Amino acid sequence: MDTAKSPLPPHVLVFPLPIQGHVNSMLKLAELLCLADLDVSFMVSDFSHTRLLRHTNIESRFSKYPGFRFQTISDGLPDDHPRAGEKIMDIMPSIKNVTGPLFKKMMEESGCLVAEGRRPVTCIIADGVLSFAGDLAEEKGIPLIYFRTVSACSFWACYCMEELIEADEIPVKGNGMDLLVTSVPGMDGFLRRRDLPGFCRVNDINEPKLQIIKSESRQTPRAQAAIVNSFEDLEGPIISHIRTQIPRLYPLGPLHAHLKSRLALKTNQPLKTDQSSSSSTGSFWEEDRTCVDWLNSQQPKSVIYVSFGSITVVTRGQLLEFWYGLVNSGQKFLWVMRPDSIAGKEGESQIPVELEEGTKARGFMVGWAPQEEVLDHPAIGGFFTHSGWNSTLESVYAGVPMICWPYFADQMINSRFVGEVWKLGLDMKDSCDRITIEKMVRELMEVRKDEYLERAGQMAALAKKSVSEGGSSYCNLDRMVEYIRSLIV
Ligand SMILES: O=c1ccn([C@@H]2O[C@H](COP(=O)(O)OP(=O)(O)O[C@H]3O[C@H](CO)[C@@H](O)[C@H](O)[C@H]3O)[C@@H](O)[C@H]2O)c(=O)[nH]1
Ligand SMILES: C[C@H]1CC[C@@H]2C(C(=O)O)=CO[C@@H](O)[C@@H]21
Repeated sequence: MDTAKSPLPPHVLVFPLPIQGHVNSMLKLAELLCLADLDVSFMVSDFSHTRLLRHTNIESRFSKYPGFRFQTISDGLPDDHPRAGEKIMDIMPSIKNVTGPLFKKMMEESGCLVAEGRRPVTCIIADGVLSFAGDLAEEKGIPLIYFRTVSACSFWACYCMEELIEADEIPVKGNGMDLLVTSVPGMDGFLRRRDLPGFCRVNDINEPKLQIIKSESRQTPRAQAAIVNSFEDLEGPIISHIRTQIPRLYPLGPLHAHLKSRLALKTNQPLKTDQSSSSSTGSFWEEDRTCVDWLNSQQPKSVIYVSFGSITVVTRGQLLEFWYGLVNSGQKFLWVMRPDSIAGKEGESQIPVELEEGTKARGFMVGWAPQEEVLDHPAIGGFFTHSGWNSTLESVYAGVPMICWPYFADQMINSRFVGEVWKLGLDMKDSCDRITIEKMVRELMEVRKDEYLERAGQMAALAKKSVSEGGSSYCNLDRMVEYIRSLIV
């Protein structure tokens, strides 16, 4: 190639923590960078890559971007590791101790991924919990942008863990869970100890999960810039607090919608919310589309969608509480039950007949759903969610009110914001009994349905505006691409 006539574009290495919730949003970002004509290398674990190849159209989707390449690396865990439930935190030491050195070797041996017609990496966009990528970037003098895939509010609370410890507000102990937290600027008055990210629920401040998240969060400002998958109208006040520590902060979300918006503009098509617009899935499981046929036969806003993401594992006792609560609510429900989501499934006893009958009459179950499409479906009137950040944003964008049952990590604080700050639903944290579930489902789907739908519709409109031409996330992406281009001149 004649580089004098046609200079090579910047080459961005995108490196997520290789689990579903992080790969999803970072793949959307990678595609947005491809649309801006940048070269992109996407680093993913062998394990996740195999899942993506098996269950998605990822290869054909990215074949239209000649500048896109996958790079694979070990996540250091054995293939049969569950990568779910409590065990998910094993990935943190493993990725640091195994993947970190492999990554360094790969970068050194490949001349930072240089190839014909491709520059060596000119910018690294690494997951905000991969400090070893920051070490490598510093050592090689490569500009670094961190992307923390959780909410801005969760990142900010994690950033403030040192202050929380100094003020004795963590470790969060059994009693005192309802005391208000005072050491996270911007959250006083509504954030209780029980709402802090789940990593704070330890007995001893030396527990590894707290220490890892604290140090990973606090090192973020060493990057030249940072990204959050959020938008000004949703988390503006918290974003302003983060900017006091990280001035070059780009809120680009909701990224799934941002990608749809840019693809529609590029092809001059109206923004669609059907299957064709959600074809850019990054699912690690096979999507069961029979649920869409079932939804097609339901009344508008009559179905509550139930899904707890890719990591949550429930006990059989909890499963039965959810099931009774849903059936007893009398509402229609579509429930995602991941094959690996029930603890101790072996030797399971019979399903009570009233649950089987109630499900046959009003329910539908799948192992994994095309979630973006489901949430956008006219039959969906509510979302019973674990409050993972992607699910929360997908629900916000679709204008669907939520019942939140947070399981761990950022979900604890996301659910508080949903219930208390944005008033987009009900927070059910720390309880799991059939009576509460039935009551909350009725509240969301019947008693206060109009009120919640109205608020959710207002926030959805703001989300759409943010990713449309001239919107805040749209402009932030243009600025960030310009910044990445400026790094090579
Ligand atoms: O049947 C399903 C269920 C889920 N999804 C998708 O899977 C993703 C799940 O992501 P998320 O809602 O964020 O939940 P987790 O998989 O639990 O994500 C992890 O990563 C997130 C981003 O960092 C964190 O917010 C969560 O707490 C953490 O558990 C979403 O995009 C969903 O659309 C499907 O496509 N089909
Ligand atoms: C497995 C968890 C470790 C850190 C990640 C996270 C975060 O705050 O970045 C939240 O929950 C999970 O997604 C990840």
